[in-house]
Amino acid sequence: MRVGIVGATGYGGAELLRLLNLHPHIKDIVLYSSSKEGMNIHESYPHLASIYEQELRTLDIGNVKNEVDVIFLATPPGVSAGVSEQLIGAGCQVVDLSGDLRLTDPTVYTKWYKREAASESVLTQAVYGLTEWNREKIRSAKLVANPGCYPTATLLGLAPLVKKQLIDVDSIIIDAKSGTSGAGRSASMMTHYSEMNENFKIYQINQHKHVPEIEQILNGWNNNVTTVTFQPHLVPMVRGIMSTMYMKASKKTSEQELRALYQQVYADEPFVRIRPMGQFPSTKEVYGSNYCDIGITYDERTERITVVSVIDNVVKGAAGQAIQNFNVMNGYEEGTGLAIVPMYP
Ligand SMILES: NC(=O)C1=CN([C@@H]2O[C@H](COP(=O)(O)OP(=O)(O)OC[C@H]3O[C@@H](n4cnc5c(N)ncnc54)[C@H](OP(=O)(O)O)[C@@H]3O)[C@@H](O)[C@H]2O)C=CC1
Ligand SMILES: CC(=O)N[C@@H](CCC(=O)OP(=O)(O)O)C(=O)O
Repeated sequence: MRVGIVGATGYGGAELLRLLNLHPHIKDIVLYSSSKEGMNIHESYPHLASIYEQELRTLDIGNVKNEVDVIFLATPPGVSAGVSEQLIGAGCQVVDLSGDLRLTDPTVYTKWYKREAASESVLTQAVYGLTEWNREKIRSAKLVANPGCYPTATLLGLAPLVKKQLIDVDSIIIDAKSGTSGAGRSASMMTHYSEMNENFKIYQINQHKHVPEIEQILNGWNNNVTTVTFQPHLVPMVRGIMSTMYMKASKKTSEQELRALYQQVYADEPFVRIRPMGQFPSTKEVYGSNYCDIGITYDERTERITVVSVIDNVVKGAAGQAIQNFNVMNGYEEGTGLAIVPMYP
């Protein structure tokens, strides 16, 4: 299989390259860049020297099918909305890491992303790529909208409770924290060292573009869920997301009962691990891997459930999940190329 990475000089693109390097069914990887055509990838990323010394090319849609079978779009919002239709038309499979194709309602996209949405015909072809919960549709998809990093951690953590209707649907609060690599490689006032070191920030309060994505999927699972409170924070670390979710139980329950449910629901999932009684995951425990680790508890005093879900934002939250979806789309074993032990310490 020949694959292309568009936006190869960004963090998502570089992570795709790191992971695809381990994939046994990949023959060629073509790297596309909109700004550094002709430059070698190791000039941008010296850690790739002698592993990938390859020139960056301009994406030429007229010629793309002669070069690759599958395209990963690791580009900012706005790009895939413009090129996905042509790429599929050229006969390529597409996995889009951006948020362009995740929201089914274009007016919702325009409201939260403050830009024009992709055409209806592209949106209707896009299949949401939360692999664990949408595998059947992904199998026959030509175009996959890879979920956002916060939604991945959050939705995997909430799915069993929402699907089994075990919570008061108006009470969901999602308190999420991310490392700075989630903001991409470009320098910004928000993330540079002096701003982030020894600091802890909340941002985009009540306005983050992952709010409608989380609500859309939860509503599809249980149409009584309409709104959630989601607040993202930046933590002075590079990789990792922790999503801590609080909600009222709809009836009295226990930690044992909830944990048994999660263990049963995720029993056959290779990348979701449920922590044993009294234990909760930390971001380091999934660092560099495609795992999502989940801990759950119930407070009898407040009748609230707390779920803690962690992922590596660049792997399970982006490139790893994209490859998981690529495997499903092509009938490969789902974990192919993703058997990575988290890096610890
Ligand atoms: N970082 C993360 O943890 C996650 C990121 N994502 C999403 O994945 C996508 C990529 O993110 P990330 O790699 O972090 O971002 P980066 O900013 O690190 O990289 C994006 C790359 O896209 C390319 N690019 C920029 N503008 C354009 C354009 N107008 N047309 C074509 N290509 C362009 C650039 O590469 P070049 O100049 O070489 O073309 C750039 O390096 C984004 O949509 C992001 O929201 C999703 C989940 C997690
Ligand atoms: C720390 C940080 O800035 N994180 C990014 C999330 C990255 C992501 O998943 O964005 P997409 O939905 O565009 O793919 C943010 O909050 O916008």
